[in-house]
Amino acid sequence: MTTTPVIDIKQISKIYGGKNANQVYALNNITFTMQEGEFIGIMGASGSGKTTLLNVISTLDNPTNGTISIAGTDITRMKSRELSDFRAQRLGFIFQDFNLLDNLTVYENIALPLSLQDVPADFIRSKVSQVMEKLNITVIAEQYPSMISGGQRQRTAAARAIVHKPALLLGDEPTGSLDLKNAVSLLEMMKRLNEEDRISILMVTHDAFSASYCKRILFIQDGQLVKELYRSSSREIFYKQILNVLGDYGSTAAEGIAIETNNSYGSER
Ligand SMILES: Nc1ncnc2c1ncn2[C@@H]1O[C@H](COP(=O)(O)OP(=O)(O)OP(=O)(O)O)[C@@H](O)[C@H]1O
Repeated sequence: MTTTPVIDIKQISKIYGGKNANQVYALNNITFTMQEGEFIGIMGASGSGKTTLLNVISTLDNPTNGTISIAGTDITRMKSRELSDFRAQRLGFIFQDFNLLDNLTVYENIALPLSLQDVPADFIRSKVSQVMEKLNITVIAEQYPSMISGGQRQRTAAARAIVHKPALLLGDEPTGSLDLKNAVSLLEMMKRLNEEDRISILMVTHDAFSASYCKRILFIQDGQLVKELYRSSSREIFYKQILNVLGDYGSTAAEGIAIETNNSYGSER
């Protein structure tokens, strides 16, 4: 029995600049599939196309050529109203800078994706309570984002991203604003969501330590997929393999990672 992939991308390109201007191939003929329950990292140097790839998958931007299906729906054929409904109902996002609404409490922030849909209040209460318990933030339910720590803010953002049970959770440098302790806690939580709840996760990261929590890494260079790496043993070994690939491709990401190696990121847990 074959199951529908969560992401099915065929030959997508994204070209910036008009016919006569200098054209930039931000994405150049990318094809890949992601199966349900995968945890994939996208890595590459600055300017390699990571954000562009995430933007076209998350329906925020259109590819110039090619098709993208998310959970069986071809999003390249959708109109903008359909796309915003699709985004709200089927996708969850965790950003580097949390993107919480300051004038809403933790509870209200998490409830937002369900409040925007036509969902009964009782259902919202029960779903928000469940997810707050899972992410260990029930005690801060009535606090505002300015009153809680960075780690708690990111857990609140993660709760908001999964409360509506999205088909796909997308992360854009989700650990980028966190210290090591909070980064580990978020990554462990994402691992649990992936392994226990089978949430499919795709995250962009420049950080080999964060990437080592994934099951597969796609490396992108000049808009093309140049390498993929599957995790086959411990996280520590996977971390070293990721560093080697980054070194091979002379990525600026590898320069950043060298600092992390000195900080013994790789030996954490
Ligand atoms: N709106 C735009 N107009 C023209 N060129 C763009 C635009 N957005 C991105 N680009 C170009 O497309 C390429 C890929 O950019 P992108 O932001 O996807 O890279 P990235 O890997 O996410 O980089 P970073 O890690 O620095 O965020 C770069 O050459 C960039 O300059």
